[in-house]
Amino acid sequence: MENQRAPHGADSEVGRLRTVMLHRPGPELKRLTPRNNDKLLFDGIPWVGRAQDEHDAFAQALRDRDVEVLYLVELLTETLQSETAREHAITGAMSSLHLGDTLRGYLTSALHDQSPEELASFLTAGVRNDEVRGGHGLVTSLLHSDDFLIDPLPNLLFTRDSSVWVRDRVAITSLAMPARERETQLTELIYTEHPRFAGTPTLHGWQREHVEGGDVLLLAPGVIAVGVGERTTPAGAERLARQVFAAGLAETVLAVPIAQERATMHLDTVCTMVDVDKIVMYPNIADNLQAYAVTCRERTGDGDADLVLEVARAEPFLVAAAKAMSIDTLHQIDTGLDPVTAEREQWDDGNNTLALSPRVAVAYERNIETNSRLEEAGIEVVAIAGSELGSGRGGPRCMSCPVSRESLATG
Ligand SMILES: NC(=[NH2+])NCCC[C@H](N)C(=O)O
Repeated sequence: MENQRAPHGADSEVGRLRTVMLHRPGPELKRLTPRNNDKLLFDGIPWVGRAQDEHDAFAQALRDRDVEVLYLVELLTETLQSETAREHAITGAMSSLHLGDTLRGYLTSALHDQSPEELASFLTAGVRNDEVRGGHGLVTSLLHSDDFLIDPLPNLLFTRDSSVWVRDRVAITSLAMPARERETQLTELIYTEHPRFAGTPTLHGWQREHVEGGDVLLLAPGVIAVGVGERTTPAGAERLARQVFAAGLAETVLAVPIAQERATMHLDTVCTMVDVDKIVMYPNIADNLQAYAVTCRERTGDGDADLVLEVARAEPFLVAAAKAMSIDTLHQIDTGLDPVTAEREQWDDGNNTLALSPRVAVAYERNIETNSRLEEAGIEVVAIAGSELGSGRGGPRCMSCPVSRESLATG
């Protein structure tokens, strides 16, 4: 079995997808209320059962195309069989400064008594003040009954953001929004402690400058675009560039400024690759999208801080991308039809496609105009329902972390 597995890693967004990590929506979504949904980064209150059905259909569409589907919570539960992993997971969740020593002491020992399944569930769905049976004192008395002692993680659904593979390494990202910070403690635990990933070299880490996976686009082997906006900071983009250069994983990183607002929170909300030289893109910003090409001029030592970076002047994104990818043209396929339809379909993740191989991409069925544009351009669209899934503002690409894709690199 072990030997038949496709090697982990990815050098593009379109090489044939072999293995993907998803998160099936679970009890953490039941924590959303009209009072906390903004803070928890959801635009509505999803109907959980229907969201699960939609997600199961998404996973099935992938399996039907021979993609191995891994589930984050299953990997986490398996990881938590190990005592070291349990220790790390509990210490991480208990590091919150909201707890106080009385409650922290009680919760720490209560969590140690749980089975791996139960522990995984507390770590993802959280714990509310009125759910604890002990540790009562000043903190439990003064917090509201519905305050969370361990925050729920409804955005685990968007596995693209909490880790990203670059060739044979996995970058543990550093998420910018407080509601998502703890997610990467869990992905880090999986990648460092789960036997399946033993020995995988990692990049970055949750304590470092902010970088979210939704901003990282593997345009071609050796060429990575990094959106810089609401989530990934300029310093995060620089840190990632240094690391991929130091490890010889890329030659060019394109830093792409995007508006710091919810509609364009990640680069993958405005564009995704659907073929080796085709990108579906939001036309309302396409003309203004710029890129700074970053390369490594010199190494003065082995560490990523020892690199001297060269930053080119900003150029139109499509021009800079084609140059770095050594192709004549990166063809743009527009979202929507007219500016208003495009705006509606961009909001509903029309650009957020997940390529299964060159010219085959999963997309939300509701984005009718964008999907017909894709088809006209020769892209086969695997359409999935997303009425409930979409309430977290994420599409097929956000909801998937490719763990293994066939390489596009030649030689
Ligand atoms: N790669 C993406 N576009 N992810 C979408 C993440 C959506 C999530 N609710 C957030 O605000 O963080």
